[in-house]
Amino acid sequence: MKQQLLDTVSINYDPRVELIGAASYFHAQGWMLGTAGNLSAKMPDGSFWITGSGKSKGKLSQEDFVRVYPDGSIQAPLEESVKPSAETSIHSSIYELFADAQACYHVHSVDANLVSNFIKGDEIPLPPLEMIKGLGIWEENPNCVMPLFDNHLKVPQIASDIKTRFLAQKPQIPALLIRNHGVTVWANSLETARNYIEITEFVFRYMVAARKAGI
Ligand SMILES: CSCCC(=O)C(=O)COP(=O)(O)O
Ligand SMILES: [Zn+2]
Repeated sequence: MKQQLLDTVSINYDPRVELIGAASYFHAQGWMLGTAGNLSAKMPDGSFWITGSGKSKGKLSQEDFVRVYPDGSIQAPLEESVKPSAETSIHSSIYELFADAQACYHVHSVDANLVSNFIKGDEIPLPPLEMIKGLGIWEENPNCVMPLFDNHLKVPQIASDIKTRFLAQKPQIPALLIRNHGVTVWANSLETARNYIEITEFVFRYMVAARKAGI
């Protein structure tokens, strides 16, 4: 009986309403303006729902999502013309790399773009703020870095760079930054992914303000 109930819940699970809420909130913060960014959430069968490409992220509806299956096949609920996000390969790579990931969120902010130019290398040292605990690093004065990747017109190249680097060494934190583009986070729940976006954006805002203040 209990198992039946669990099966029913899992069959009826649909993360799209929560994804719409998150996108609308990120849009209001100025992190998903226009068509920028993409959000996805994994389903019990290993497929994931992801925002359709080119959709206005401040006014999504359930028909603006596409379901992507592990074999690469896709299903758009109503409109055949809805295509999965152009950055789907990044989400697929994240789900392949991190078995526990249930959600992957990507947004564009002014601060993230500024911070991505603070350093020429492939990782950004993060300031030892209390907020870093929110990314799972429970250390005093944490010596934490965020992986930084070059942006490419061909998104599968970014996805391949992420896979190559993270297969060699897993990142300290569940977040990465693409230069002149934006941050991507992943988490074991949609709520946690939303928190990670808020925390990383707080850290970027702090870093921009600190540089301006000469700290
Ligand atoms: C103005 S957004 C440019 C493409 C991008 O970086 C993005 O995050 C949105 O692409 P999508 O295909 O997911 O709409
Ligand atoms: Zn993007």
